[in-house]
Amino acid sequence: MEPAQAVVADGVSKNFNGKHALKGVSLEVQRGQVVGLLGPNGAGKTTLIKIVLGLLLADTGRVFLRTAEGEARVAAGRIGVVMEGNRNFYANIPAMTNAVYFAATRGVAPRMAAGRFRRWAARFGLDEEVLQRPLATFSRGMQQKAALAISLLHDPDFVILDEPTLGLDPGSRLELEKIVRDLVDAGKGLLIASHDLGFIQRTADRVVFIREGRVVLDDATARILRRYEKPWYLVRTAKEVGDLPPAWQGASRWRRRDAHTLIFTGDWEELRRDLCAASELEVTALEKESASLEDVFMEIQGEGHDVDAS
Ligand SMILES: Nc1ncnc2c1ncn2[C@@H]1O[C@H](COP(=O)(O)OP(=O)(O)OP(=O)(O)O)[C@@H](O)[C@H]1O
Repeated sequence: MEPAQAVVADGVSKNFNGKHALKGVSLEVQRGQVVGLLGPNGAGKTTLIKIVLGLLLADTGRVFLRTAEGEARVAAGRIGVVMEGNRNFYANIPAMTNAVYFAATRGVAPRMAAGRFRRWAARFGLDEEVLQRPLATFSRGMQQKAALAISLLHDPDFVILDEPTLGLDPGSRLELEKIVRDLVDAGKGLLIASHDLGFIQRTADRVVFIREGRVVLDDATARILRRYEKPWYLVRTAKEVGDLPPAWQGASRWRRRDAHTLIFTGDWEELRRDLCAASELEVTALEKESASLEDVFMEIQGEGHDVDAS
């Protein structure tokens, strides 16, 4: 098999009962790269993943592998996947039995599957002795690691993770971040669909944001953060946003975070004169914050029109 350089979705559309779930979505995941797939509930992320995996057929558009020679069909063996939740294994049988079984469905012989499973499991911090235990006895973090190790047994070029941090505690999430880096070092390309914006900000080289079945933003993470970087003044106030003057109530001007309101302006004088004086706000702390993907997400959500899919 020729080595694949990228998995590509090109103009993919999908209708369910007359409702458009995807409307001409294109994206590319290169080997050695992590692409974060973001979007609100119902945006079409899982539908796109299923189409890339060949579990659903696109109405129009196509998915293919880019190779040095041109293009190749996406064969099941080229992509590994960990779907959301516990759908990735049989919980009541041992981890090792799951591994050998799922590897066999991908044409990998039992001895080779067992060896690869032990190696990936060890790399992810799962002890040899737990591999003989049913997956139902594993913690959520251990289950995710086992599912990830199982998804790698046929040595895919690309790995798709759907909501991989769901239910993980902060320690396990941090471990998963390291594993993602490990997979990139091993030359894999990763597509990660998630609502965990911090995780995506820390792991993804590129972010594709879809909304209502369309790509509204597709760019390098660092460039997106730079583009959206604005000075934030942190105003500690008990007042609600509704107490601010109308001109300051637009969704792009503030964020509520815990008991604070983050005010969005580069102009301290404007903040002091128009906001603080007018609404008798006392500024007790002043900080500048750089943009986060959460800010970008909220801004795109609030815009209601296409942002940029360049
Ligand atoms: N099998 C199906 N039959 C009918 N409609 C479907 C089916 N699968 C998805 N949809 C619809 O397609 C749209 C996109 O759903 P999808 O699950 O892909 O979104 P998502 O971005 O993964 O959402 P979430 O973040 O909630 O997981 C939704 O309106 C959903 O109701």
